[in-house]
Amino acid sequence: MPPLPACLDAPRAALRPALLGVALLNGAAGVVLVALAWCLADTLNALVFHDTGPTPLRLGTVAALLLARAALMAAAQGRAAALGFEAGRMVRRRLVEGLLARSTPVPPGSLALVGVEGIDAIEPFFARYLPATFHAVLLPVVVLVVVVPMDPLSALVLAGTAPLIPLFMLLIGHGTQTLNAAQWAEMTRASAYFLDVVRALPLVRAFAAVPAERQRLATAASAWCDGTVRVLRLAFLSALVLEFLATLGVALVAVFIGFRLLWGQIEFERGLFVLLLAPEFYLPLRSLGVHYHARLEAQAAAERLAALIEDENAPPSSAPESPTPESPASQAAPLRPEEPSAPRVEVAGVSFAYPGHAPVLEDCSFTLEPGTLTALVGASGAGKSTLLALLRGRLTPQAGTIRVDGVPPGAEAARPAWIPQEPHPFAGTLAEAVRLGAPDAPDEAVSRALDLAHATPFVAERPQGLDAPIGEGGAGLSGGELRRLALARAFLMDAPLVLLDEPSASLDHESETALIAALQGLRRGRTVLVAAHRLATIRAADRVLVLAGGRVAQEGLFETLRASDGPLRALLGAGAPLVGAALEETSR
Ligand SMILES: Nc1ncnc2c1ncn2[C@@H]1O[C@H](COP(=O)(O)OP(=O)(O)OP(=O)(O)O)[C@@H](O)[C@H]1O
Repeated sequence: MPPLPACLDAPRAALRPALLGVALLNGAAGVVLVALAWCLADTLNALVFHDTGPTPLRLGTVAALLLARAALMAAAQGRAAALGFEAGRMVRRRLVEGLLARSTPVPPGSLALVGVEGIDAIEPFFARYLPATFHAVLLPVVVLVVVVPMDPLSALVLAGTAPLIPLFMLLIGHGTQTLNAAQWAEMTRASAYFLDVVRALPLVRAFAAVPAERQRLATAASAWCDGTVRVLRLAFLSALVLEFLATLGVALVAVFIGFRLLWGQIEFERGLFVLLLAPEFYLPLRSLGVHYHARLEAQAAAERLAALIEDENAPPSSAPESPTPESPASQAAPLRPEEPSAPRVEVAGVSFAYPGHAPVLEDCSFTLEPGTLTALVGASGAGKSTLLALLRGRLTPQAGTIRVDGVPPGAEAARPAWIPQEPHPFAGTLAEAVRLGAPDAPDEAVSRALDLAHATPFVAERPQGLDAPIGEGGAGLSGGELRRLALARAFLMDAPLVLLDEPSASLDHESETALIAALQGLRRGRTVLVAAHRLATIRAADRVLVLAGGRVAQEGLFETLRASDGPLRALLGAGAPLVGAALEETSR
């Protein structure tokens, strides 16, 4: 039997006195049971052979013993339930302490699973399994001590068959444990993935990936269902085996007693007494077998819990990013066999106000030329994100028109690829993260997209390559790697218009260089608009649009705009809205 994780040691030690209390109550109930069996055997013996019948004293004693046993059992069960509740409370507190002491964040999906289902699985271990272990030793010993002097042959049958039950329990439990561990792993994966999908619903919609994600969720759910059925099948099978062994033991005792009664080798009263005790002898062993599953469940849950508490689950640190020179592949043939013609985007007289608020955009007009990379610049709150949402068709202007090659932005033909500032990969594999907008893309296309996005080096570092797992919320990938994965998505998706919200925000210089090189590759056959906060991104653009006062206040080449006295210069001077801009300007 594998040892329990150390995180259960403290509650087990603290709750030992309470466990002993439950064991004593169960032991007392066992002694009452023996007395009850004797009284019943005596009463029946008197009724059948002595005509004395059930006297009020005998009936009163049986009733009193029945009541005493019921009261003791109820008290033991009540205390055991309280014990489970207390253990759950202690484990919950230990989890919170462990989480507060951790140096790395915990994936919320795993936390939700362990904090709720995991602790729910640990409570029955204390409330049912541990009391059952005491009971399974105490009651059979009490019964044997009484039966040995009464009927040694029956005692031999009981003692000979009893070990078979724990033996089979362990054999079956061994298989169940592997299944249980696999089931927990499946549940953790499925819940992490589900949480990621819920958090990234806007992204899923933007990439038209709803049917594909629905399919993946359905597959994850059915894998989990299949696993549950496998565990249940084994649990029912083990219950059947234990029932069979216990019934066989009782039947053997009954057969031996029956023949000896016939041959006059045992008195009726003694035989009946032993026969009444025989099922009770096996009962605690059977219930130990049933609750053994509670132990296996608790074992699997506690292992997950220990991983969260002990910081073992920290996402692997990503290798430092190295600048990726323009790789030959990124200059090779285009990703799509038929390069689509990049669209012209025309925004004419657009006004937009959030309900109950002052207008964000007023009579805003500009054109994005096909195949260009345009930087959208503006102070914080100028309306860059609002404009991107209008171009994605997520918001509708109150006045004016937006056309992508003549098509309104909500239409399927104009659906852009969108890369938010915090690209959100789902728990899964690298390939799955890239395939969000193109679920059927072959591996070669995924590799090419990663190459174009300058993501090949960090994929190659992982032994599983494209099948390398991504943890929940992108755990295991750095910010720069996540953004390059998001760019690879855009390369793979057949969207001729790409909208980005500052892709290089909070990246170090090397990651930024690699990302900008990838960004420039993106405009081939596409029109790209990037809401830019960093000077490096603005410099990489063909054209700059400066948003101020609800409209495009300035547009043109970066160097020209910077040289002229206008809003861009004011922004560069202010520094704050353009991260790093002021610093770079002053150092010149
Ligand atoms: N859902 C909303 N409801 C009401 N007002 C909003 C909403 N979203 C944004 N705004 C307001 O609209 C204005 C433009 O916001 P927007 O996010 O488009 O600016 P931004 O240029 O992208 O800013 P930042 O660079 O800080 O992200 C701001 O004044 C903002 O407070």
